[in-house]
Amino acid sequence: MAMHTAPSLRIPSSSLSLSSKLPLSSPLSLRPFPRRHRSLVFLVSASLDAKPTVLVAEKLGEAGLNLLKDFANVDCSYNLTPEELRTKISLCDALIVRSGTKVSRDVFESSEGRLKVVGRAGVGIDNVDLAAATEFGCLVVNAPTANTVAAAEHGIALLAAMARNVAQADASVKSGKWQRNKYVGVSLVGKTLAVMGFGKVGTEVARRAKGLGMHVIAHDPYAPADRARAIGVELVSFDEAISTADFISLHMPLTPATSKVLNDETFAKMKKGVRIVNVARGGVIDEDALVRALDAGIVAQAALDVFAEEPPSKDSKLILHEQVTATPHLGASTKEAQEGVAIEIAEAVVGALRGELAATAVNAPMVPAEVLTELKPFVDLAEKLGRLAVQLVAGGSGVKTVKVTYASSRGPDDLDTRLLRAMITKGLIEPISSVFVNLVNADFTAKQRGLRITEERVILDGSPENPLEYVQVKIANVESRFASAISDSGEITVEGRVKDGIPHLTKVGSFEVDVSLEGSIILCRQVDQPGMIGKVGSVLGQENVNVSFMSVGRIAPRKHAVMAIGVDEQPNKETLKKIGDIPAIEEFVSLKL
Ligand SMILES: NC(=O)C1=CN([C@@H]2O[C@H](COP(=O)(O)OP(=O)(O)OC[C@H]3O[C@@H](n4cnc5c(N)ncnc54)[C@H](O)[C@@H]3O)[C@@H](O)[C@H]2O)C=CC1
Ligand SMILES: O=C(O)C(=O)COP(=O)(O)O
Repeated sequence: MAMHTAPSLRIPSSSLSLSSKLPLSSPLSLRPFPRRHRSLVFLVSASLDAKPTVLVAEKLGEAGLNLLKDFANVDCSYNLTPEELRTKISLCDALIVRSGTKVSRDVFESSEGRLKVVGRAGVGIDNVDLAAATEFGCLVVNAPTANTVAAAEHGIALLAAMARNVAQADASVKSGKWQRNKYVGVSLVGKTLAVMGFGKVGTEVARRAKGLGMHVIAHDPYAPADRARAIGVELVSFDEAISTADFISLHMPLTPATSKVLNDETFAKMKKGVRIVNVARGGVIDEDALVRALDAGIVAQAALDVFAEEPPSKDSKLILHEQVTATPHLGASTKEAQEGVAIEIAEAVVGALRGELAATAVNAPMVPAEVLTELKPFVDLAEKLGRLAVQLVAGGSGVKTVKVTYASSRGPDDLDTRLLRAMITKGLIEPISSVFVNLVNADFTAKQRGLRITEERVILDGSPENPLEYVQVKIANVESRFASAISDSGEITVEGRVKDGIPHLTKVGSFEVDVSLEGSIILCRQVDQPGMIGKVGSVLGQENVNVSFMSVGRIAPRKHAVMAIGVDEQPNKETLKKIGDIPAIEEFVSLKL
């Protein structure tokens, strides 16, 4: 059945959007993943052979631990040395950490492919090497919401404590002194607070600071101005924020762009006597420059919860500075936040181990559950078309350029193809390599192998009930083991549809066929004449190969035809030879799905 493709509007989709975000600078050390872990369907293994093992490397709330224990063997081993972590990790399917554990490349290498999920029980994932996780196909999830209020409250606590010298005065009283004149503070009301990073924590700090009567401005190049306006906060430039503020509170993530954003140059632009709060990450401040700014009186005081190195060295000039109030990374440390974070991360890790797509995935697209359910048969179709297409390649310039066409009655914004692209990539790469491909590392792996996948949409008339009518995969600049698979445009072409929930192959080259994509497939080109189905069928029958499906596609009667035969098991060499010996058979190929 030929599809009506009017209006034949072709819309290139934003292909390979994931891979473009991934740093590719480091030398690659992809390791073959052991076979036993290849049952991965979506993100991680959908069917783990035995109970998975979760290593909890930092203290986690009881409720979260109980959730994990219902599903997995839980190994709570705190304060591991990097070497102990590397040793343990090869026995673990998931790892849960907070900010105190460095999950670096060597952790992924040492896991030898077993580690499928890293759960960060908190927000900041700067302690996890995301690029390495992605290369190794390991999903990283975090718990982005449960500690927001705790961090904001700690920011406000530090702000007020700093302004009124609470920590210093407390130490003084405890040492037997009564220095009322020394610890005269400054008021918050009417002062300007610059919130740097107007995300979840920054917004909550801003709300609370307004309640204290402060004038709040914010700098965040990515935050929507209307969200700021809604709570009476003006978004301003970086320079305006730091040069007009009496207090600066930092709430951005540590990224290459935010690393040491407060430095000698930027301190010099601040109002003399400014006060700084940091509950974000120590690395956003050049700590040596802060000491200089404190000594010069540019910065009157600083209240810090986070440090470039944690714990900081005991003789750190910054910590020992009289005008500095320090806490040991306590922002998220309330009972309530820790219970919340533990539940949030346990649910995310268990879901990911079950093969579900995580809502808090950091290094994979987040695909809502309902979209996933709808796309499931198309995901199978996509992988099988990829597998089939690559097995048809005989030589040429290698599998480098692949064009995927999705035909759908839905609008381009109503169809998320990232999952399909990942599975086509999996199908294309796995049969020809020892690399394990999943949704996390598909785009990365494609890019690393120089495989360029371009995507196109064909918008069809008709009901948008079905997400997709057909998917077509074309491999350019290659020769084929089955010449009939080369379409008129010169590419290996396979096309498939989902029928009654089952993926079918519906086109090979220019020939229309119809065979369900299960088990193995034999493709034969023959002179179109009566009795061919019977001849091939009886060879297979004699050799005890069960035929599940058969279909013949021809260009014109009595010319050439392509027969697609679905078989439950792959025929042996002798059987295939007997098929090849049938006089009217011109070429044939046996493909494993
Ligand atoms: N001390 C602690 O225990 C805790 C620390 N944190 C830290 O607080 C920070 C913020 O956390 P959330 O608000 O949950 O994250 P978020 O992702 O909701 O907010 C971060 C905001 O920073 C903005 N941003 C990114 N680059 C920026 C730049 N160059 N300049 C200005 N703004 C920029 C983003 O647009 C975003 O709005 C993170 O670093 C997190 O790790 C969070 C919880 C507890
Ligand atoms: O969530 C964050 O980003 C935090 O910094 C909290 O860190 P923690 O889990 O307390 O080690």
